[in-house]
Amino acid sequence: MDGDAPGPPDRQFGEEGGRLSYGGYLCLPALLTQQQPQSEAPDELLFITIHQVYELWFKLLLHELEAARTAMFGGELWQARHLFQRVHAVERVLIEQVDVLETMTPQDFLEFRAKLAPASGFQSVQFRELEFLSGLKDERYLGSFRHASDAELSRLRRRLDEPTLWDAYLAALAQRGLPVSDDEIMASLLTVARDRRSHDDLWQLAEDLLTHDETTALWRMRHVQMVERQIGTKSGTGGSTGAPYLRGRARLHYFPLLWELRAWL
Ligand code: HEM
Ligand SMILES: N[C@@H](CC(=O)c1ccccc1NC=O)C(=O)O
Repeated sequence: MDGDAPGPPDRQFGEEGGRLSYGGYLCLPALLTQQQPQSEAPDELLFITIHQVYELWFKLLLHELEAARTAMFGGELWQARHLFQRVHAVERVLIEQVDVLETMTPQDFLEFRAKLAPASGFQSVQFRELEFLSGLKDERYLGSFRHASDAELSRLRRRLDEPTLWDAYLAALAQRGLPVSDDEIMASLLTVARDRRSHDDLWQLAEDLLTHDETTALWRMRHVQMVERQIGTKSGTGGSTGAPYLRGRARLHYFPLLWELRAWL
Protein backbone atom coordinates (compact mmCIF):
# COMPACT_ATOMS: atom_id res chain seq x y z
CA MET A 1 0.00 0.00 0.00
CA ASP A 2 3.01 2.29 -0.38
CA GLY A 3 1.22 4.27 -3.05
CA ASP A 4 -1.42 5.36 -0.49
CA ALA A 5 1.03 6.39 2.21
CA PRO A 6 0.30 9.85 3.64
CA GLY A 7 2.79 12.62 3.14
CA PRO A 8 4.72 13.72 0.08
CA PRO A 9 6.69 11.24 -2.03
CA ASP A 10 10.47 11.39 -1.73
CA ARG A 11 10.92 13.39 -4.88
CA GLN A 12 8.11 15.47 -6.35
CA PHE A 13 7.56 16.97 -9.75
CA GLY A 14 9.84 19.95 -10.27
CA GLU A 15 12.17 19.13 -7.39
CA GLU A 16 14.87 17.64 -9.58
CA GLY A 17 17.03 20.77 -9.50
CA GLY A 18 16.18 21.39 -5.83
CA ARG A 19 16.85 25.13 -6.00
CA LEU A 20 13.44 26.71 -5.45
CA SER A 21 11.25 26.72 -2.38
CA TYR A 22 7.84 28.36 -1.93
CA GLY A 23 9.11 31.19 0.26
CA GLY A 24 12.25 31.66 -1.80
CA TYR A 25 10.40 31.88 -5.09
CA LEU A 26 7.94 34.42 -3.68
CA CYS A 27 10.62 36.35 -1.74
CA LEU A 28 8.49 35.98 1.39
CA PRO A 29 11.27 36.83 3.89
CA ALA A 30 11.50 40.27 2.19
CA LEU A 31 7.75 40.69 1.62
CA LEU A 32 6.64 39.74 5.13
CA THR A 33 9.04 42.09 6.87
CA GLN A 34 7.76 45.19 5.07
CA GLN A 35 4.79 45.91 7.36
CA GLN A 36 6.01 48.53 9.80
CA PRO A 37 3.32 50.24 11.87
CA GLN A 38 4.07 53.73 13.21
CA SER A 39 1.92 53.19 16.31
CA GLU A 40 0.71 50.55 18.74
CA ALA A 41 -2.84 50.80 17.35
CA PRO A 42 -4.12 47.28 16.59
CA ASP A 43 -5.72 48.24 13.23
CA GLU A 44 -2.65 49.81 11.70
CA LEU A 45 -1.49 46.41 10.35
CA LEU A 46 -4.79 46.12 8.47
CA PHE A 47 -4.31 49.63 7.05
CA ILE A 48 -0.77 48.91 5.85
CA THR A 49 -1.66 45.47 4.47
CA ILE A 50 -4.57 46.71 2.40
CA HIS A 51 -2.53 49.52 0.85
CA GLN A 52 0.32 47.17 0.02
CA VAL A 53 -2.10 44.75 -1.61
CA TYR A 54 -3.51 47.66 -3.70
CA GLU A 55 -0.03 48.63 -4.82
CA LEU A 56 0.72 45.03 -5.88
CA TRP A 57 -2.45 44.94 -7.96
CA PHE A 58 -1.59 48.38 -9.41
CA LYS A 59 1.75 46.94 -10.51
CA LEU A 60 0.02 44.07 -12.28
CA LEU A 61 -2.53 46.41 -13.89
CA LEU A 62 0.25 48.63 -15.30
CA HIS A 63 1.92 45.53 -16.73
CA GLU A 64 -1.27 44.21 -18.35
CA LEU A 65 -2.41 47.61 -19.65
CA GLU A 66 0.99 48.26 -21.21
CA ALA A 67 0.73 44.89 -22.96
CA ALA A 68 -2.83 45.70 -24.09
CA ARG A 69 -1.59 48.98 -25.55
CA THR A 70 1.19 47.17 -27.44
CA ALA A 71 -1.35 44.64 -28.75
CA MET A 72 -3.64 47.43 -30.01
CA PHE A 73 -0.79 49.20 -31.79
CA GLY A 74 0.19 45.84 -33.32
CA GLY A 75 -3.32 45.13 -34.56
CA GLU A 76 -3.65 42.09 -32.27
CA LEU A 77 -7.09 43.05 -31.01
CA TRP A 78 -7.90 39.55 -29.67
CA GLN A 79 -4.85 39.77 -27.41
CA ALA A 80 -5.80 43.22 -26.12
CA ARG A 81 -9.32 41.95 -25.37
CA HIS A 82 -7.92 38.94 -23.52
CA LEU A 83 -5.79 41.22 -21.32
CA PHE A 84 -8.69 43.59 -20.63
CA GLN A 85 -10.73 40.68 -19.19
CA ARG A 86 -7.95 40.22 -16.63
CA VAL A 87 -7.78 43.96 -15.95
CA HIS A 88 -11.53 44.05 -15.29
CA ALA A 89 -11.35 41.06 -12.92
CA VAL A 90 -8.59 42.72 -10.90
CA GLU A 91 -10.49 46.02 -10.85
CA ARG A 92 -13.54 44.27 -9.42
CA VAL A 93 -11.32 42.90 -6.65
CA LEU A 94 -10.04 46.45 -5.95
CA ILE A 95 -13.62 47.59 -5.37
CA GLU A 96 -14.60 44.55 -3.26
CA GLN A 97 -11.58 44.88 -1.05
CA VAL A 98 -12.82 48.20 0.35
CA ASP A 99 -15.15 46.05 2.49
CA VAL A 100 -12.16 44.72 4.39
CA LEU A 101 -10.92 48.19 5.37
CA GLU A 102 -14.45 49.25 6.32
CA THR A 103 -14.38 46.71 9.15
CA MET A 104 -12.19 49.34 10.89
CA THR A 105 -14.17 51.82 13.02
CA PRO A 106 -13.44 55.56 12.72
CA GLN A 107 -12.44 55.58 16.40
CA ASP A 108 -9.85 52.87 15.76
CA PHE A 109 -8.57 54.77 12.67
CA LEU A 110 -8.16 57.93 14.77
CA GLU A 111 -5.78 56.04 17.06
CA PHE A 112 -3.11 56.29 14.34
CA ARG A 113 -4.43 58.75 11.70
CA ALA A 114 -2.46 61.75 13.01
CA LYS A 115 0.78 59.77 12.61
CA LEU A 116 0.13 59.43 8.86
CA ALA A 117 0.12 63.11 7.85
CA PRO A 118 1.21 64.45 5.40
CA ALA A 119 1.24 61.03 3.72
CA SER A 120 -1.85 60.24 1.66
CA GLY A 121 -3.08 58.30 -1.36
CA PHE A 122 -2.26 61.49 -3.29
CA GLN A 123 1.31 60.25 -3.27
CA SER A 124 0.60 56.87 -4.90
CA VAL A 125 2.90 56.96 -7.91
CA GLN A 126 1.41 53.83 -9.47
CA PHE A 127 -2.17 55.13 -9.15
CA ARG A 128 -1.16 58.30 -11.04
CA GLU A 129 0.71 56.17 -13.60
CA LEU A 130 -2.50 54.22 -14.20
CA GLU A 131 -4.37 57.48 -14.77
CA PHE A 132 -1.74 58.84 -17.16
CA LEU A 133 -1.52 55.56 -19.12
CA SER A 134 -5.29 55.41 -19.39
CA GLY A 135 -5.49 58.92 -20.83
CA LEU A 136 -6.08 61.19 -17.85
CA LYS A 137 -2.84 63.17 -18.03
CA ASP A 138 -2.63 66.04 -15.56
CA GLU A 139 0.89 67.25 -14.98
CA ARG A 140 -0.18 69.43 -12.06
CA TYR A 141 -0.04 66.22 -10.01
CA LEU A 142 3.73 66.08 -10.41
CA GLY A 143 3.74 68.79 -7.71
CA SER A 144 2.31 66.33 -5.17
CA PHE A 145 5.37 64.10 -5.63
CA ARG A 146 7.94 66.34 -4.02
CA HIS A 147 8.91 63.45 -1.73
CA ALA A 148 9.12 60.92 -4.55
CA SER A 149 12.45 59.46 -5.64
CA ASP A 150 14.12 60.47 -8.91
CA ALA A 151 13.22 57.06 -10.33
CA GLU A 152 9.54 57.56 -9.44
CA LEU A 153 9.48 61.08 -10.89
CA SER A 154 11.04 59.93 -14.13
CA ARG A 155 8.47 57.11 -14.37
CA LEU A 156 5.69 59.67 -14.06
CA ARG A 157 7.28 61.97 -16.66
CA ARG A 158 7.69 59.03 -19.01
CA ARG A 159 3.99 58.21 -18.61
CA LEU A 160 3.12 61.80 -19.51
CA ASP A 161 5.13 61.50 -22.74
CA GLU A 162 3.97 58.01 -23.71
CA PRO A 163 0.94 57.13 -25.84
CA THR A 164 -2.23 56.36 -23.90
CA LEU A 165 -4.68 53.49 -24.29
CA TRP A 166 -6.86 55.87 -26.29
CA ASP A 167 -3.97 56.63 -28.68
CA ALA A 168 -3.60 52.87 -29.16
CA TYR A 169 -7.31 52.44 -29.87
CA LEU A 170 -7.16 55.25 -32.45
CA ALA A 171 -4.24 53.42 -34.09
CA ALA A 172 -6.40 50.29 -34.30
CA LEU A 173 -9.21 52.29 -35.96
CA ALA A 174 -6.74 53.84 -38.41
CA GLN A 175 -5.41 50.39 -39.34
CA ARG A 176 -8.99 49.51 -40.30
CA GLY A 177 -9.01 52.52 -42.62
CA LEU A 178 -11.24 54.62 -40.38
CA PRO A 179 -10.33 58.33 -40.02
CA VAL A 180 -9.32 59.43 -36.51
CA SER A 181 -8.81 63.21 -36.72
CA ASP A 182 -10.62 65.25 -34.06
CA ASP A 183 -13.31 66.17 -36.60
CA GLU A 184 -13.88 62.62 -37.84
CA ILE A 185 -13.45 60.43 -34.81
CA MET A 186 -17.10 60.45 -33.67
CA ALA A 187 -18.21 59.45 -37.18
CA SER A 188 -15.73 56.56 -37.10
CA LEU A 189 -16.96 55.40 -33.69
CA LEU A 190 -20.51 55.48 -35.07
CA THR A 191 -19.45 53.46 -38.11
CA VAL A 192 -18.02 50.80 -35.79
CA ALA A 193 -21.15 50.80 -33.62
CA ARG A 194 -23.54 50.56 -36.56
CA ASP A 195 -21.68 48.00 -38.64
CA ARG A 196 -20.83 45.26 -36.20
CA ARG A 197 -20.80 42.67 -38.99
CA SER A 198 -17.59 44.32 -40.23
CA HIS A 199 -16.26 45.85 -37.03
CA ASP A 200 -17.38 43.76 -34.06
CA ASP A 201 -13.81 43.30 -32.82
CA LEU A 202 -13.33 47.10 -32.65
CA TRP A 203 -16.75 47.51 -30.98
CA GLN A 204 -15.96 44.89 -28.31
CA LEU A 205 -12.56 46.46 -27.69
CA ALA A 206 -14.19 49.86 -27.16
CA GLU A 207 -16.57 48.20 -24.70
CA ASP A 208 -13.54 46.79 -22.86
CA LEU A 209 -12.04 50.28 -22.62
CA LEU A 210 -15.35 51.58 -21.33
CA THR A 211 -15.52 48.87 -18.66
CA HIS A 212 -11.99 49.82 -17.52
CA ASP A 213 -13.20 53.43 -17.27
CA GLU A 214 -16.41 52.43 -15.46
CA THR A 215 -14.75 50.17 -12.89
CA THR A 216 -12.23 52.92 -12.11
CA ALA A 217 -15.09 55.39 -11.55
CA LEU A 218 -16.82 52.83 -9.33
CA TRP A 219 -13.64 52.47 -7.28
CA ARG A 220 -13.48 56.28 -6.90
CA MET A 221 -17.10 56.30 -5.67
CA ARG A 222 -16.48 53.40 -3.31
CA HIS A 223 -13.35 55.12 -1.98
CA VAL A 224 -15.18 58.39 -1.28
CA GLN A 225 -18.00 56.56 0.52
CA MET A 226 -15.41 54.89 2.70
CA VAL A 227 -13.72 58.25 3.29
CA GLU A 228 -16.99 59.84 4.42
CA ARG A 229 -17.60 56.89 6.71
CA GLN A 230 -14.13 57.18 8.25
CA ILE A 231 -13.46 60.92 8.46
CA GLY A 232 -16.76 62.64 7.57
CA THR A 233 -16.16 66.28 6.59
CA LYS A 234 -12.58 66.46 7.88
CA SER A 235 -9.92 67.55 5.41
CA GLY A 236 -7.39 65.00 4.17
CA THR A 237 -3.92 64.24 5.51
CA GLY A 238 -2.67 65.11 2.01
CA GLY A 239 -4.02 68.66 2.35
CA SER A 240 -7.14 68.45 0.16
CA THR A 241 -10.71 69.18 1.23
CA GLY A 242 -11.19 65.41 1.58
CA ALA A 243 -14.55 64.04 0.42
CA PRO A 244 -15.51 67.10 -1.73
CA TYR A 245 -12.21 66.84 -3.63
CA LEU A 246 -12.73 63.10 -4.13
CA ARG A 247 -16.37 63.54 -5.26
CA GLY A 248 -15.09 65.86 -8.01
CA ARG A 249 -12.61 63.19 -9.14
CA ALA A 250 -15.36 60.54 -9.27
CA ARG A 251 -16.94 62.34 -12.24
CA LEU A 252 -13.82 61.96 -14.39
CA HIS A 253 -13.66 59.68 -17.40
CA TYR A 254 -10.72 58.19 -19.25
CA PHE A 255 -12.55 57.93 -22.58
CA PRO A 256 -15.16 60.74 -22.73
CA LEU A 257 -15.91 60.11 -26.41
CA LEU A 258 -17.06 56.56 -25.70
CA TRP A 259 -19.60 57.96 -23.23
CA GLU A 260 -20.65 60.75 -25.61
CA LEU A 261 -21.17 58.16 -28.34
CA ARG A 262 -24.21 56.84 -26.44
CA ALA A 263 -26.05 60.08 -27.10
CA TRP A 264 -25.56 59.72 -30.87
CA LEU A 265 -26.65 56.10 -31.24
C1 HEM B 1 -9.45 54.90 5.98
C2 HEM B 1 -9.28 54.78 4.69
C3 HEM B 1 -9.00 55.93 3.76
C4 HEM B 1 -9.24 57.26 3.95
C5 HEM B 1 -9.89 57.96 5.13
C6 HEM B 1 -8.75 57.92 2.76
C7 HEM B 1 -8.82 59.27 2.55
C8 HEM B 1 -8.37 59.93 1.44
C9 HEM B 1 -8.43 61.37 1.25
C10 HEM B 1 -9.03 62.35 2.23
C11 HEM B 1 -7.86 61.62 0.04
C12 HEM B 1 -7.66 63.00 -0.61
C13 HEM B 1 -6.24 63.43 -0.49
C14 HEM B 1 -5.92 63.98 0.88
O1 HEM B 1 -6.12 65.17 1.10
O2 HEM B 1 -5.47 63.20 1.75
C15 HEM B 1 -7.46 60.37 -0.53
C16 HEM B 1 -6.86 60.21 -1.75
C17 HEM B 1 -6.50 59.01 -2.29
N1 HEM B 1 -6.58 57.77 -1.69
FE1 HEM B 1 -7.42 57.37 0.08
N2 HEM B 1 -8.25 56.99 1.89
C18 HEM B 1 -8.37 55.75 2.46
C19 HEM B 1 -7.97 54.54 1.93
C20 HEM B 1 -7.38 54.39 0.70
C21 HEM B 1 -6.98 53.14 0.14
C22 HEM B 1 -7.15 51.75 0.76
C23 HEM B 1 -6.41 53.41 -1.05
C24 HEM B 1 -5.82 52.38 -1.97
C25 HEM B 1 -4.70 52.54 -2.60
C26 HEM B 1 -6.45 54.83 -1.25
C27 HEM B 1 -5.98 55.51 -2.35
C28 HEM B 1 -6.10 56.85 -2.56
C29 HEM B 1 -5.69 57.50 -3.78
C30 HEM B 1 -5.09 56.83 -5.00
C31 HEM B 1 -5.95 58.86 -3.62
C32 HEM B 1 -5.74 59.96 -4.66
C33 HEM B 1 -7.06 60.12 -5.41
C34 HEM B 1 -7.07 61.24 -6.43
O3 HEM B 1 -6.25 62.18 -6.35
O4 HEM B 1 -7.92 61.16 -7.33
N3 HEM B 1 -7.06 55.39 -0.16
N4 HEM B 1 -7.78 59.35 0.34
N1 LIG C 1 -5.74 60.63 3.45
C1 LIG C 1 -6.28 59.87 4.58
C2 LIG C 1 -5.18 59.01 5.18
C3 LIG C 1 -5.00 57.86 4.29
O1 LIG C 1 -5.96 57.23 3.96
C4 LIG C 1 -3.67 57.45 3.85
C5 LIG C 1 -2.57 57.83 4.57
C6 LIG C 1 -1.31 57.39 4.20
C7 LIG C 1 -1.15 56.55 3.12
C8 LIG C 1 -2.27 56.17 2.41
C9 LIG C 1 -3.54 56.62 2.76
N2 LIG C 1 -4.59 56.20 2.02
C10 LIG C 1 -5.36 56.91 1.19
O2 LIG C 1 -5.43 58.10 1.10
C11 LIG C 1 -6.91 60.77 5.61
O3 LIG C 1 -7.01 61.97 5.39
O4 LIG C 1 -7.34 60.25 6.64
